[in-house]
Amino acid sequence: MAEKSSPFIAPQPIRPSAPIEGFALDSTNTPPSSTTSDSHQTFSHRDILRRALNNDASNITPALPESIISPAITPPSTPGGTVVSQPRVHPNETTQTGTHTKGPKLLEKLPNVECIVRARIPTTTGAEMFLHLYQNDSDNKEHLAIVFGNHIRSRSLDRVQEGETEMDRMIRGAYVGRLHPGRVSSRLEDGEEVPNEAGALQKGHTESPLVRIHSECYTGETAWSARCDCGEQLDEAARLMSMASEPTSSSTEPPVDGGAVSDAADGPGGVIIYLRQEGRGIGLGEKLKAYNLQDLGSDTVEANLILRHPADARSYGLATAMLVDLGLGADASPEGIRLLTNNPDKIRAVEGPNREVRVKDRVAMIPIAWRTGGQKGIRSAEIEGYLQTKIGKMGHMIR
Ligand SMILES: Nc1nc2c(ncn2[C@@H]2O[C@H](COP(=O)(O)OP(=O)(O)OP(=O)(O)O)[C@@H](O)[C@H]2O)c(=O)[nH]1
Repeated sequence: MAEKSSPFIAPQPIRPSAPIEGFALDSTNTPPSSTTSDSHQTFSHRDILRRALNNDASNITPALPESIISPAITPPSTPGGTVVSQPRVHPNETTQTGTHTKGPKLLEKLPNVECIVRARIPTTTGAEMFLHLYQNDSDNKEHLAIVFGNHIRSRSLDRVQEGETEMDRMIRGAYVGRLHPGRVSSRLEDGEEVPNEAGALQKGHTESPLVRIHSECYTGETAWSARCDCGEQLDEAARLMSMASEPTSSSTEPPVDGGAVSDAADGPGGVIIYLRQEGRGIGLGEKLKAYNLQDLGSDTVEANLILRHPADARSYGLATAMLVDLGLGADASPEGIRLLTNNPDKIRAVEGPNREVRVKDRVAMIPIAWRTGGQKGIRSAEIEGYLQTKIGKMGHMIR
């Protein structure tokens, strides 16, 4: 009778003929002789993980026996069409038994970004926002800025392009004020304000704008998943920012001719930088594999490591560059931003290599279920484990 193989052993381990870029197999960590393909020793999740976590910090590859994880389930790089290749595990990352900490990926230079188009989106809550779509020279993804408040403007979008017509400008969203049928100019109409040099309209706000750097999560934002709080965080950030872009009592100007309050009365507003780094940068397919590993007993960090990904494969240079483009960098907004996050890594990373952005305050994102004693918000066994892992292993400050 054929011997039953371990689910973790590839039937025919395939060894890459050439090392995969940024991901060398550790030849010093020779697998035990009993792990050859014709001697199928069973390894539990914990065995695999213990080996990964006990590995010396200077060796950036978790020391998994080669035959245990099939190359068939470990694509050579995290997805995204990255132009600049990055190692699978960041060199800053250190591993210790029981914990897995990492520093943010700090880039030496910010990528170049350009806002290609912007459009007004009335939302189901009644609030309005402007969706900005960006291109960049670091990957080929469509990263987004969701802008609450009329005064936050993109420099690259507003820049005049050679040969463009007024209609071209309006179609790509480089207009001031509101579009309406019959409008012929992208520029000022009667009663509208002049953008300042940074692109932002002068308002004299007393409070700093709210900013959230949000990583894409198809499962949590679209597919109703109760494994994480990503969808809830996105909704909550939008709610807070739409409040922050409403007229405030301190800045409200008297309505002109008894009409609507003018734009000048808007609050400081906010921006959600929506980065297409699904699954903390490993992509949806790999995240779904990680979910299966979690159902088999691993936590979120362990599952990533078993799949030979870093615990967190993200970087935030694009977010910094987009904030600078939106006039929220230290050059145009020296008072700084208020960052909605529980992740301490993000704070330093978003500030950029030369402190291009200043984070004035961190605003915590407490899960709604925790705030309401379970009356509202997401409730599941999975999310409790997910949040505990973020606090215990990733240093998140959920308070
Ligand atoms: N690899 C992996 N990614 C996950 C998992 N659950 C959620 N994610 C992804 O995690 C990202 C969100 O990261 P989080 O760690 O929840 O939060 P954060 O962005 O680091 O910190 P906050 O700013 O406090 O929200 C999204 O891209 C999700 O798709 C999981 O189990 N495994």
